[in-house]
Amino acid sequence: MLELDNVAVHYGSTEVIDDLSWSMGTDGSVVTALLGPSGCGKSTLIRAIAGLEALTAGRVVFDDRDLVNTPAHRRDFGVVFQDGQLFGGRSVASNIAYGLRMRRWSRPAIRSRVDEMLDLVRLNGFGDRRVEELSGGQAQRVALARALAPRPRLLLLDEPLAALDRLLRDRLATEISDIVRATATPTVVVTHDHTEAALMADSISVMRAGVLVQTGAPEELWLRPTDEWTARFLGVTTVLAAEVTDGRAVTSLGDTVLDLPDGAASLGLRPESVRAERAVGEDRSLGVVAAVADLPTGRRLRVRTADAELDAITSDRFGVGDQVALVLVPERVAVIQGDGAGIDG
Ligand SMILES: Nc1ncnc2c1ncn2[C@@H]1O[C@H](COP(=O)(O)OP(=O)(O)OP(=O)(O)O)[C@@H](O)[C@H]1O
Repeated sequence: MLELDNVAVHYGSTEVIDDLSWSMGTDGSVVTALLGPSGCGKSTLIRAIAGLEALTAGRVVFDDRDLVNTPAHRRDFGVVFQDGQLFGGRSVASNIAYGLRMRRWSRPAIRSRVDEMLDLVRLNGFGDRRVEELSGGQAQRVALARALAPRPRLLLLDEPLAALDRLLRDRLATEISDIVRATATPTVVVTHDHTEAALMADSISVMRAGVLVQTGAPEELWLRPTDEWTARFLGVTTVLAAEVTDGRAVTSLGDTVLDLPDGAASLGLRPESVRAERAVGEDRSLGVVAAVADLPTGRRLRVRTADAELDAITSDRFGVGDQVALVLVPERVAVIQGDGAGIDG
């Protein structure tokens, strides 16, 4: 439904995006996240889709129509930015009505649509509030209501939650996802936050330096990253070489069952991929605890082994200097698709 063909965006001699092709919505997903580190060109790309940034080359196509000559306000796309960009000095209702007035909706139709939108974003009774009197989370819900009011064909969200605190961010991520699904509005959300991407999107595209490196369902991305850079960007802290024979992977941290073809493999470990247990017997991989952190999700250890340092989780009360046995948790081990092996911390 949305298709980018060989898109390039340059600022002067800086090539922010070069020859990027992407299609969205063809796999049936309603919400797609564009996930990448700061400065990789996510906002530039979303602005280019919105028509707010000129293409140096390529095409943006929506429902089989090239939008090159369609200005931003004629694309029927809704856009929400990080800071909402509400019109100051006006009421919530006036902000939500903005796009409807531009489209010359009748007064009664506007009134009824504004009420509907207030209901949708759970801000009933807030219509007469001035936008200066809203909390950050409320302001973003108003921005979402304003963007959705004219029934856009596509919703573009550029880091809509970045200015909010963590707790509110997670809650609002789920809420926004529910709202856009309730209205069946195809949505692209730009974020640099994995959790936010996973909470909101059915499909995630990872962007690196102006290039899309992988697109897939969240679980596929976490467990099958396309290369080592992507694995590390997605939270892998250690890369471990393995030799697989008949579904058994032999590594320096012991053997584990992995459904992989025979041969060399490169495993990506996050803290939860390795469990530290009491060291008994000599047949297991050993390490020494270098640091302990009690996180809300549980206890995390930094463990020094003979040839590396890695993170592990545990339910035991280990302290610094304790010897531990390390066990791989196969269902939490990522398999890196490209080449590259060896522990490199
Ligand atoms: N108007 C502009 N003129 C020149 N360079 C720009 C302009 N806008 C963005 N850039 C540069 O283009 C690159 C990509 O910026 P962009 O804002 O698209 O990245 P991003 O991935 O959205 O980053 P962030 O997550 O930090 O917002 C950056 O190096 C930035 O400095």
